[in-house]
Amino acid sequence: MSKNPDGKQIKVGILGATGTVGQRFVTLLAKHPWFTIHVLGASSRSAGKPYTLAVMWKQTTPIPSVVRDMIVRECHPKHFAECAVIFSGLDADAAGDIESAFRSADLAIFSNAKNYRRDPSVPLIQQALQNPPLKKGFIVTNANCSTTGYVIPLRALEKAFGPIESCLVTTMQAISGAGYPGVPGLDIIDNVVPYIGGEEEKMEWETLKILGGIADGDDGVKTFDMHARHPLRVSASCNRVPVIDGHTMCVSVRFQQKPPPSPQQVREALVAYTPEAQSIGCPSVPVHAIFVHEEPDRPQPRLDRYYQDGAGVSVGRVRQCPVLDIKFVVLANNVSIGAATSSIINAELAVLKGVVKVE
Ligand SMILES: NC(=O)C1=CN([C@@H]2O[C@H](COP(=O)(O)OP(=O)(O)OC[C@H]3O[C@@H](n4cnc5c(N)ncnc54)[C@H](OP(=O)(O)O)[C@@H]3O)[C@@H](O)[C@H]2O)C=CC1
Ligand SMILES: N[C@@H](CC(=O)OP(=O)(O)O)C(=O)O
Repeated sequence: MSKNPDGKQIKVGILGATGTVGQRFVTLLAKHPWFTIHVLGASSRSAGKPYTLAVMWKQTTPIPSVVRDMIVRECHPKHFAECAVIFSGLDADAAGDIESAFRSADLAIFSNAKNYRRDPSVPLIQQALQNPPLKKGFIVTNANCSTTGYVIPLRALEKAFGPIESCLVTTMQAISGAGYPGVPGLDIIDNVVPYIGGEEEKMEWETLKILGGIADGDDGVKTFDMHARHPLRVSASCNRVPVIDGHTMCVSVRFQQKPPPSPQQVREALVAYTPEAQSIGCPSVPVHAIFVHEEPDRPQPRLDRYYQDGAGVSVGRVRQCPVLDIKFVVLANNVSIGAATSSIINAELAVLKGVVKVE
């Protein structure tokens, strides 16, 4: 078992613990080396019930014994006061007010909900690395699950070859992305739905906020700038497909560097990529963040969505693009690296950087 900097177990709470992302949090945190699940929160429909009765458990492993009899609480800060870290898998309709109340109560929230992603005081995924000037109560958000999945290889490519100038991305997104019960069977079986409300816009601006970095404000306070000075322009097309878990994305990129890297150089850069969070010792970051397939028909969601327990991403079909420079296919587990795992990595970073104080 790895030790956090203080060698103590860290009490954590989960908001939205009964949902699709909440269940993944429960599964991952029940076996986490530093974090101990202390409180579970959900809506008034679930509050007051033991977790086993409140949840419609949809994971392939049993409900962990540590939470089975835990009584689910209302999402009120008073129930979470002893938690050093609070993870949120709240429905976006509820997350705005609840997460704001938790932040005001000086609690540290690591959220999957979209509500605060545009807030310049809120970092998105790896921006949490960069010594954010966070107050005691703060929110760190994940990006959208599709954004996170394809930003990982984009980040690896920028690290190796400098800025990417243009990117076209077409997604084939799993049904679980819409939560439970999600898209009705009659709409999705034998079908593809070429529209997911708000998704394309999120992919287009979140990518810039993540890769664009941190801006210096007039008053010297650093902000996480969604209009960051990054040359990249993204065009996203998002589709829902009859897959349970795992978002597949076809990506084409143009580099600023001329001549651009060859497909073989791109493959090597993706394989060699070590995320910063891994080098500083976050236990949930996989040893190999990106797996590059050589077979022409991979990655596939059914075969590859559990690569590194869902924390890694799979890339395949790296080849020349006759319109931009290089194209490839990415597969990311939307519920793991696209949601719960990313939040957990953000919280691990915050602990290692001393942003979260362990009492
Ligand atoms: N599914 C995915 O792949 C991804 C989801 N996200 C985001 O993560 C969040 C959770 O998504 P997901 O798990 O799919 O959603 P679900 O619908 O499966 O779960 C929603 C959770 O929110 C709780 N909740 C709903 N209303 C309230 C309320 N008024 N007060 C307190 N709790 C409430 C529910 O509790 P109860 O059971 O009691 O109703 C449940 O625990 C969303 O914001 C989503 O956009 C982000 C990335 C990927
Ligand atoms: N909309 C995503 C999941 C999601 O909830 O995204 P966001 O947190 O950006 O609203 C999907 O359907 O797969």
